[in-house]
Amino acid sequence: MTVPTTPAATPPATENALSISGLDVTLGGLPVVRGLDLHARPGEFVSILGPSGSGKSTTFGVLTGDVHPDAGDVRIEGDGLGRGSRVAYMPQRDALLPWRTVLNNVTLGLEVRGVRRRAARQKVQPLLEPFGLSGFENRYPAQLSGGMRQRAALLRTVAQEQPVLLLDEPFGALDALTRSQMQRWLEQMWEQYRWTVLLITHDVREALYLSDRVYVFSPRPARVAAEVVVDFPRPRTPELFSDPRFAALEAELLKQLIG
Ligand SMILES: Nc1ncnc2c1ncn2[C@@H]1O[C@H](COP(=O)(O)OP(=O)(O)OP(=O)(O)O)[C@@H](O)[C@H]1O
Repeated sequence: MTVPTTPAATPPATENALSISGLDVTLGGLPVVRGLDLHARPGEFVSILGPSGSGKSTTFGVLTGDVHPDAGDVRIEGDGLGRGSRVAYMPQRDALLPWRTVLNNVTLGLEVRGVRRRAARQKVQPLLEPFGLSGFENRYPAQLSGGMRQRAALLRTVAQEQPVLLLDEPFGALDALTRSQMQRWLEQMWEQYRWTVLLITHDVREALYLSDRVYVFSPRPARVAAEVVVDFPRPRTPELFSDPRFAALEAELLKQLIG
């Protein structure tokens, strides 16, 4: 299907790891996305906050190639044709296969992309330790804690070495304590690897803690209602939560979200 091209409203695509311009999506006769523009620069951590049902997962679906837009231009690292194959996607549920060991789960994304299992294992091996999975390679998902499952799912995603990581509510199903531990861990990992990340979250604190920029989506049909630059120094620690500037930004974003 040919997607009509509209002029970029964001900085030129060559400066971005990912850009979406003028995106329109209709599903079942329902306008779900209208005139959406967003971008992420290489190594930037960008979050999308939005009300439930506003069209966030649909937008990810366009990036993964699962949803066909009516109009718009989607570019990943300047490659207009690369939609779907140039992003690594971690869905809301970890989607680990229960009958495969941790190691065989984390190599799965590479295997699906045509990498032989032995080569895939060699690639993920050095990442098991930093992802806190060393010693658990031969366990099955049901034998892992919720946090470990999410780390395994994230490792499967990053091991694909795609220019952009799409994370759809990766910690949404975790208890509050594990969730905050995972947020801290992800911030530290991002500091180390500087992936380009597009994260969907409902959690304003999570978005502010992790991101360089936050897009707030309007209620459906999705468009950008606000864009907030988050310039707190890194590395970030939970002390940031008591910074009055953090509290002010949190209040501003909540106001944008719930009106
Ligand atoms: N295949 C479909 N046919 C018709 N409507 C759909 C389809 N898929 C999604 N929708 C509708 O599109 C809207 C946006 O859905 P989407 O899943 O993108 O929202 P979301 O912002 O990711 O929501 P949540 O935060 O709850 O996950 C919803 O109203 C949903 O009911």
